[in-house]
Amino acid sequence: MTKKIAIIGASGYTGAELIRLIATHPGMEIAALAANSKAGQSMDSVYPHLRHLRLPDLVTVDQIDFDRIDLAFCALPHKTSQEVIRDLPKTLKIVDLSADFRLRDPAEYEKWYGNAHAAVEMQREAVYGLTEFYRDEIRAARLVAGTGCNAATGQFTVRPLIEAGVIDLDEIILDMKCAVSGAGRSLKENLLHAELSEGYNAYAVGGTHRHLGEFDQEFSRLAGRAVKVQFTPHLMPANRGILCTAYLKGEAQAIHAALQAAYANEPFIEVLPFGETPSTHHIRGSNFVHIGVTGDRIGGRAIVVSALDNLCKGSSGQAIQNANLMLGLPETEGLMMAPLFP
Ligand SMILES: NC(=O)C1=CN([C@@H]2O[C@H](COP(=O)(O)OP(=O)(O)OC[C@H]3O[C@@H](n4cnc5c(N)ncnc54)[C@H](OP(=O)(O)O)[C@@H]3O)[C@@H](O)[C@H]2O)C=CC1
Ligand SMILES: CC(=O)N[C@@H](CCC(=O)OP(=O)(O)O)C(=O)O
Repeated sequence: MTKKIAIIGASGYTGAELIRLIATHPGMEIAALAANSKAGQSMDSVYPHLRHLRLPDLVTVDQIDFDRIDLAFCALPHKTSQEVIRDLPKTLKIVDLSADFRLRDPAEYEKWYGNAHAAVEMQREAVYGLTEFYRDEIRAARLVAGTGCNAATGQFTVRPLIEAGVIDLDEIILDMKCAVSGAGRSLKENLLHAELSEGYNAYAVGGTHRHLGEFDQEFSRLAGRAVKVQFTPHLMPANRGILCTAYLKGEAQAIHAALQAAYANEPFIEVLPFGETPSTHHIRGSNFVHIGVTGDRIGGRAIVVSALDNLCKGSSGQAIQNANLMLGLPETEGLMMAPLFP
């Protein structure tokens, strides 16, 4: 029996990516699609590229019969998500793609997002959705919080190195490049073609990006002491992809060995041969992460570059990987497609 899936926020970019992935997933079937301003419209009119799937029309959340649903993906903006999830049936399995349930401490949430949380109990119940590091908890969870796409990329790069003790915890620099679809489908001036193409800029400079809340929480937990990284995101004039260049203090060969050991049995994570560097071209449209390590002319320093697709492994692919575990399906089901190239 295939599992019946609802997608709340189906008219957004991550919603469309969930539909694309579920379309060829043998264990899942789309039962309901919800939106806000586009409720009442056909999916063909919102996303003509999905026409052949004969999808149900978009409805409002309250029109969904959740008794028929095995799992709901919630792909709504921050803050809206907690208000919607709070009112869903308490037995429903949910994978939330927003930031609302990522931070365990309500005070940390308020510090980074500027408002008091509307569902603190559920915030405590939620499991952090970085699959490779929270597999057992995710399998048993009812509510899983998908990670930020920058936060996922940075963690795939650094977590095994903290665990192996091969880097200086006070000298971690994450230089992140995030594609424009990371900002969602809503209209914003800085995302207009004329203001985005042929240019390149940093944003949230000076340690102000809210994904630092995730880095602080996860790295400090892992290290058993406060770890603060330097992290600056850049708006990359491309549709999909994240590239993280990490500047680290440690022996490059030891760093490479630690990453190889940590990810040896991970189906989605490829550690490249020493000295090779990844490209967003090589993971586009896939659930794979590529990680490459090189040394530096300054001894005792290393550069680790990682790439993933923000709409796939950075959000919707990760969400399906987690849902597979929550539903008792094989973890990689529906996710082994090769990247799109060129
Ligand atoms: N884009 C990315 O790479 C990543 C995104 N995320 C997170 O995933 C979530 C979805 O992102 P994304 O798909 O890019 O966002 P989009 O802006 O593309 O889509 C947002 C969706 O939420 C719906 N929506 C907006 N306001 C409301 C409301 N008040 N009530 C109900 N529904 C509402 C929209 O419906 P309608 O169109 O009808 O208005 C639309 O379906 C966000 O929290 C985002 O931060 C996480 C990781 C990566
Ligand atoms: C280009 C761009 O704006 N990127 C987004 C990344 C979005 C993401 O990772 O998701 P969440 O919004 O769910 O945290 C940003 O930096 O905020």
